[in-house]
Amino acid sequence: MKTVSFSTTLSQQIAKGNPKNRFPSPAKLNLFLYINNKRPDGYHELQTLFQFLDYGDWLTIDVIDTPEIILTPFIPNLAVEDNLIYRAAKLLQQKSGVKKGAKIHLDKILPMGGGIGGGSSNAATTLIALNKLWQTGFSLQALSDLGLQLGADVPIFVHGKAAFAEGVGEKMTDCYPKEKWYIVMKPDVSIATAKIFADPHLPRNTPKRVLSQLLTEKYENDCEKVVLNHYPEVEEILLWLLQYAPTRLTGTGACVFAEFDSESAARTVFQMKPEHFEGFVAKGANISPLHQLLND
Ligand SMILES: C[C@@](CO)(OP(=O)(O)O)[C@H](O)COP(=O)(O)OP(=O)(O)OC[C@H]1O[C@@H](n2ccc(N)nc2=O)[C@H](O)[C@@H]1O
Ligand SMILES: Nc1ncnc2c1ncn2[C@@H]1O[C@H](COP(=O)(O)OP(=O)(O)O)[C@@H](O)[C@H]1O
Repeated sequence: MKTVSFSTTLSQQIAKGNPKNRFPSPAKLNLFLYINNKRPDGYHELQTLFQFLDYGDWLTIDVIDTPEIILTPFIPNLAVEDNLIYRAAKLLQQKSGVKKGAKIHLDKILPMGGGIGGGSSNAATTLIALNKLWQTGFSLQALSDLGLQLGADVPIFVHGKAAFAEGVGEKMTDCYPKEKWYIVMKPDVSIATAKIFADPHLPRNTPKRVLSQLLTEKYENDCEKVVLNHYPEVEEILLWLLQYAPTRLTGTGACVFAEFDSESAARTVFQMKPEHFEGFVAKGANISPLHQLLND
């Protein structure tokens, strides 16, 4: 992953003037994540607090009169048919019966398999943008239901507001955590969500608590111990950041984030990082930059 300078925050780019066919696709953090149960279908029930970051990818979309979905650039080791952007576009095409297609260009900034939801966010941005450009008229709830077929985290990005999520992530309650500044670091490993959920040592029975209680207790992530046991690269970065600020894993990793009350405090620590640590500084956002853009 490239370390990107702060002029690339989504809101700064939008403020500079944004073409009508260019849509942001922000990252998310799981500010806490608890696993309450394993369902008979193998999925795990969670309680998690999602917040967006003012940082992410961009999708540029041109509608075409033929039904193809043409996606560029090619991402190594990811077949176009498996790309969540392609799958989201095809799903909306199929459910709406629209005869048009699209050329979609992805400017990928977010690391993949990092627990910051890049793929899910790309899928949600595709659904929302094409629903607008194709004039297919689906409600946000209908797009969220479609999104859930693509991945458990797509609905939060369609929803576009920071939220406490339960179930596999589809039951959402709006929430307004402090919009802190974060250092997000991506260890040089990619972690498959399915692998962490399959680990026999994963805690799976954290008692469910009401949101008011969770917000007052120390925020934790039930996946963290298992991830640290498997990936010393994650532990190295987490321990370094913990010297300066509260730091946790997001999602099932591999990214970790440290929280700060100001941009300058975050940047001061970021500047001291060892050369081989990769990451970025970004502000939390309780409204997704995509929704900020579309509602302006
Ligand atoms: C747990 C979270 C928290 O944000 O992790 P991250 O992916 O962000 O790290 C997500 O909800 C993940 O969502 P997503 O990455 O879309 O997962 P999916 O593709 O739906 O699931 C991948 C696999 O992980 C397992 N899985 C996923 C979610 C869940 N609540 N229980 C599970 O057991 C299942 O084996 C599933 O086949
Ligand atoms: N457009 C996309 N961007 C990123 N990953 C994608 C995309 N489409 C499919 N994927 C697949 O989804 C996996 C998870 O991606 P991502 O959402 O970025 O990570 P995470 O779920 O850990 O936050 C990737 O490893 C990749 O195989």
